[in-house]
Amino acid sequence: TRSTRPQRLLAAVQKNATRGDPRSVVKAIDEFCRYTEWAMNVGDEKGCILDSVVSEVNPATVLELGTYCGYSTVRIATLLPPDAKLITLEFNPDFAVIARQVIAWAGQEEKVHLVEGSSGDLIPKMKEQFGVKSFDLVFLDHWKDRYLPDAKLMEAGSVLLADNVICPGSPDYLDYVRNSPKYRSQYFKSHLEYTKVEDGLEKSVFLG
Ligand SMILES: Cc1ccc(Cc2cc(O)c(O)c(C(=O)NC/C=C/[C@H]3O[C@@H](n4cnc5c(N)ncnc54)[C@H](O)[C@@H]3O)c2)cc1
Ligand SMILES: [Mg+2]
Repeated sequence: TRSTRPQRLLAAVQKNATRGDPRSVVKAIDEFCRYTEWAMNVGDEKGCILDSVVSEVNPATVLELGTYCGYSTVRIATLLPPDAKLITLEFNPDFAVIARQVIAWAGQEEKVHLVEGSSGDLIPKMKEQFGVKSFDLVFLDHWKDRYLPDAKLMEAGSVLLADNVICPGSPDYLDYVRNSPKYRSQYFKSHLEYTKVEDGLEKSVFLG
């Protein structure tokens, strides 16, 4: 049977990237998505904004919602110090299989804990399962209608960075973080990965 897009993306990484070199993995995925087959990674343009927020927050613990193929997982992990932890949640087992291999090819397994399951089920269990009661940084890039309910599950002090707040968009989430006194929110205008369509990231600092 025909391969899947994530399988073709992984093949491009294994063919064009150097094992253990995370930047070459990021570059191989961006080239594959720009010139061969589009895929819903945060991409190179928004990826630079992600990098700058990660570097500014300098988190000891990061939670990513929606691993997909592990592109943003690798981007974030590469910027973390060796003792930092990135927990990434993915409920599609086929995507998780690919993401684990992309993360391994980039040599980032030590810092990354990919947990299979849905954010709605796993977030409440974070404390008892991983001993992490709050994360320094949360990257939201999963189904857009889950951003708001999951943000409400996590109101325990952290910086939220959400992808796609314009396209596909997450209007209820955006309205909430921009109007709630609990957050100071900031929009980073950019483009939908590998296109000229407007999109952006929303950074929301939880004020307690
Ligand atoms: C109209 C339109 C369509 C598509 C686009 C283009 C476009 C551009 C983008 O950057 C996008 O992020 C998206 C997008 O839809 N992303 C959804 C991403 C899901 C991944 O996360 C996984 N997942 C989804 N819910 C959960 C959950 N609760 N717990 C755990 N994992 C979850 C899934 O298993 C996938 O691995 C789309 C633009 C405009
Ligand atoms: Mg996205």
